Amino acid sequence: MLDADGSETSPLIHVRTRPHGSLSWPAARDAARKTGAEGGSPTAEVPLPAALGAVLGADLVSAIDVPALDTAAMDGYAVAGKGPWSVLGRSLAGRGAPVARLRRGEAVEIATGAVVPDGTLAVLPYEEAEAAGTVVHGACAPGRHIRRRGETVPAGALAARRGAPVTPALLGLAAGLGLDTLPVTRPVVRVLITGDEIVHSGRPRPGAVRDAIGPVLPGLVAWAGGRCEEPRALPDGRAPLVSALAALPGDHVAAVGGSSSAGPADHLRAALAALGARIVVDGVACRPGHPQLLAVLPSGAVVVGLPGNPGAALAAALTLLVPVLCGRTGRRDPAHGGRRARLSAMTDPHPIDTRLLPVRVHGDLAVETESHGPADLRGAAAADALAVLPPTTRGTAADGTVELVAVPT
Ligand SMILES: Nc1nc2c(c(=O)[nH]1)N[C@H]1C(S)=C(S)[C@@H](COP(=O)(O)OP(=O)(O)OC[C@H]3O[C@@H](n4cnc5c(N)ncnc54)[C@H](O)[C@@H]3O)O[C@H]1N2
Ligand code: MOO
Repeated sequence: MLDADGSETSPLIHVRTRPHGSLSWPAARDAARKTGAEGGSPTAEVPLPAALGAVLGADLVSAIDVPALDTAAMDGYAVAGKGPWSVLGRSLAGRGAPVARLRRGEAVEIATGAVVPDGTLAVLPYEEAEAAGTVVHGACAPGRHIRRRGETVPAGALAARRGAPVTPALLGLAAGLGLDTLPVTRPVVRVLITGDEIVHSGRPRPGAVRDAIGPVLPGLVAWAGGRCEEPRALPDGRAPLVSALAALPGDHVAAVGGSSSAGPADHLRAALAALGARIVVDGVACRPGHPQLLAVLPSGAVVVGLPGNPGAALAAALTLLVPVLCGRTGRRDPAHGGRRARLSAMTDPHPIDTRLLPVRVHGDLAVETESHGPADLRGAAAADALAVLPPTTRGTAADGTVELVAVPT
């Protein structure tokens, strides 16, 4: 049953489904990226292997020509003038050539990557050459199979942009440009897990709950180009949250697990108010995850409030935390790539909230995984995306597709 402003009511007691001034799900996601982009993320030069998974903190401009000189692109013969050619010797990559210059009718046997002698017309691959003793025959067009100086990357060229994820291929590119280090940024996430009932190892005794949010975050944050600190456990109460958040460096992001809602032990909003934080997102019209929030402390540090139910925390981390991190570094968002699929079965939309459904994607078909509510991670553990089902069917495209939020697998 819905009341005038769209909140659900029960016949016995009036319960607002959204306790806070919720933003729509797409607006919250966009606000998170924008908020992240307002703050900087420090850039440091780090050795290539250590840069993997971080984000390029500055444009990468090549200081050198690659290749540095004209080189052979095929194994065969570097030839000068018309054939037949007499072969003067062998030129291997990294070793000296038998001659610095070829004259017409001369050739050297050459390996891919070796510098071609001056005067080379073309490289004739073995498979197109006919060799008889020290004489070789064949036909080739001028310039064929020669990789010219700077052809791959000329000096001064933009090789990769700030914000590029540092992938294995980017490390190879950097090494090819003669670099031993890269300027990278990797925003730091301080994980604060609240709740007197939460334990961090072993089987929980009756009444206790094992932390299931802390273990989700390092992989999720690394996927977005950031780094998680070891989770810190906080007891319930406003004071522990106030002191933990007050100690947050201005370039850090805090992910707070729990305390996001309206219960007697939910102190995040009060702690943020005490610290003079600017609240950017105060609840999101989505299920699960509606109590999530986003705030900026006077220091510039960003705080993301993740609802205590672990399935809701994952949805919130994908909605707010990942976009904040990507905004900070200018990285493309790995969760929100705009991919779409058709849902394999009819699922009712929520009347006022966006539903985020764990799905497994097969081609253009998204099949819902079995999920048992916001506290359950089974559905998400079997999923590779969350299907975004907007309230009513307005966000479903004419072709019946819905947006997908990727989940790291
Ligand atoms: N009156 C209302 N009550 C609740 C609302 C609401 O709108 N009005 N929203 C519900 C929803 S939805 C969620 S989600 C939770 C959010 O709760 P909090 O973020 O305040 O978190 P807690 O109250 O501390 O815990 C809720 C639940 O989650 C368990 N939890 C907490 N942290 C963890 C963790 N790290 N790992 C595993 N499980 C955790 C906790 O034991 C509770 O069961 O509020 C609803 N209530
Ligand atoms: O929506 Mo709560 O955020 O469902 O568990």
